[in-house]
Amino acid sequence: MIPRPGRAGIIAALDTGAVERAEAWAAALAPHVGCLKLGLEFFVAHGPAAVARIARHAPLFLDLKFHDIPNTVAGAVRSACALRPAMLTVHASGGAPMIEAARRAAEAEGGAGRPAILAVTVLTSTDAATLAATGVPADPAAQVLHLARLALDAGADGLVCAPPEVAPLRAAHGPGPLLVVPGVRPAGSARDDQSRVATPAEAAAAGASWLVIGRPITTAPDPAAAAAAIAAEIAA
Ligand SMILES: O=C(O)c1cc(=O)[nH]c(=O)n1[C@@H]1O[C@H](COP(=O)(O)O)[C@@H](O)[C@H]1O
Repeated sequence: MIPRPGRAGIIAALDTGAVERAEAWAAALAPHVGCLKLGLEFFVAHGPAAVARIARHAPLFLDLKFHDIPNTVAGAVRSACALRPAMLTVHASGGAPMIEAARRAAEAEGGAGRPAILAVTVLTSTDAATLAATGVPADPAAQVLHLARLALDAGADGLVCAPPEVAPLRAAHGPGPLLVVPGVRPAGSARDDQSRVATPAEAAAAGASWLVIGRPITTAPDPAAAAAAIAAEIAA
């Protein structure tokens, strides 16, 4: 399971369908970040063997956002444990039985080195209007707090949330849960499709355990320099 840094660590999101590009990013970024994240685009294109190749460079966050009946999610977690990821994601909206099944499968299959089960609360791309249109009569912050309580009570090791929810979650749950936080944008950088955002320094100061950062690093002219600059910002 991923070590908890004394202050916020950086997870570089390697969002590409190209193995060579992912490998080049992994080699360049590994000295500057604590973890590398591979998600749906890479996994669907290249599968577990290619994930294992990239994971040689640094601890792996395998972000497949499992959301299915408990039995199916348990099987997916068992299969994922073969890659020895440090972290896995499930959707909190899958409910407590699904999260409990994921935690049990990780413990049974992963043993002492099991992956941390992270529950995705409300996607950082989701604004209030988008959430309301799905039929959830709450603002994103309230729904994040609701799903956080459900997920942690069901055995999740941590949560994926947006920067504005970090301080309220720390106030509600203390320093224990891993808070893994995308929607991080250095000052002046484009939001892209993220809707609930903050700078690296703001997210770290609020109490994030890990900052998940993709395009601000991977689309930079020099991704390693971009990662180093963010690392310096949160270390200050
Ligand atoms: O689980 C995630 O990592 C995740 C959850 C979430 O709510 N929002 C979110 O952006 N992510 C991921 O975090 C990364 C953010 O990438 P950038 O927007 O390029 O920094 C992507 O790989 C997303 O899949």
